[in-house]
Amino acid sequence: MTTIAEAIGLSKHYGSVRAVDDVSLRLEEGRIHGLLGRNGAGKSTLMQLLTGQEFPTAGRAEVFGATPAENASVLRNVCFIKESQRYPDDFRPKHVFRSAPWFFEHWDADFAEQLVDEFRLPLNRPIKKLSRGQLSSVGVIVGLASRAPLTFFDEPYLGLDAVARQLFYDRLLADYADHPRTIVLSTHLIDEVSNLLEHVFVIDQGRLLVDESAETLRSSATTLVGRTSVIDEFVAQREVLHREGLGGLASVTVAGLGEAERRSATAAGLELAPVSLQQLVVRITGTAQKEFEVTP
Ligand SMILES: Nc1ncnc2c1ncn2[C@@H]1O[C@H](COP(=O)(O)OP(=O)(O)OP(=O)(O)O)[C@@H](O)[C@H]1O
Repeated sequence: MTTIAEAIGLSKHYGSVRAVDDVSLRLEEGRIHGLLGRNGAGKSTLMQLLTGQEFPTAGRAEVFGATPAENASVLRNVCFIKESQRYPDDFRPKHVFRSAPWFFEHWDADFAEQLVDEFRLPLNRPIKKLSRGQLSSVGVIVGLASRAPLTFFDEPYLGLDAVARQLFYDRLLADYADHPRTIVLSTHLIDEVSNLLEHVFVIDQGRLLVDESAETLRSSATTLVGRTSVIDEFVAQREVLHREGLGGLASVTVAGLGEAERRSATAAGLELAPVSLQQLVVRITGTAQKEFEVTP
């Protein structure tokens, strides 16, 4: 694995707010990373630090082996798509796409044209007149067609309808397969993107809580469904993460379950269901919140 970018003890404080608090992580080449967390967790700030748009309070960011801030040779290989992207007042989408090759040496104009058709984006309409979803699709198209070796998507879907979001996920996955690159995707729609993600970071109150392959994270918990008495017996010695009862039936989520235990659960008549990434993230950040509340 080649590390493309790295946060080393990275912190960004705004007054008393620790937006990013001593975060160390690595972005590996040719991977799709998910950056997940609640509102205000510090995701955007972390991406701004890694793309040189903010200076750290402490620690450092290293991208392609150098400090990203004011470093043209690094930033030429980085594309950062954010929901609140601003464009010059008189710009229309066609101006954005015409100027893109100046910033991105791998820009694929044919791919951009195909995406404009698929997203039904009016090329000649002033940017100021675009709907929220159309504005988001401008960013998504730039992010995809730039084929930057390191691409950040910071909640790029605001206003995009379900069809357009699916189109984004499909094109991202297909183009990534043909042109592998390093991608960081920050989103609240965790279940929608969960199949895209290969590595997951969960951040909460500026701290990095999870740095794990998506597969490991998914297999870290299992939901068991069955008769309450059978469930109770099976989970007696286990850590129960979540429990719901329904008449004589119960559904419990337990941490980790080996192959042999899975077989014995099935033999006991229990049904096994995978836990969604979204459920796990909700649980992880919920637990962190409780720990935070009891810490003096
Ligand atoms: N320029 C700033 N001045 C003061 N506080 C800031 C500034 N930028 C961010 N913050 C604060 O830092 C924290 C992290 O913000 P950030 O935008 O990184 O969160 P986020 O995880 O991207 O949130 P969301 O999912 O809601 O977009 C928040 O508490 C936010 O209010």
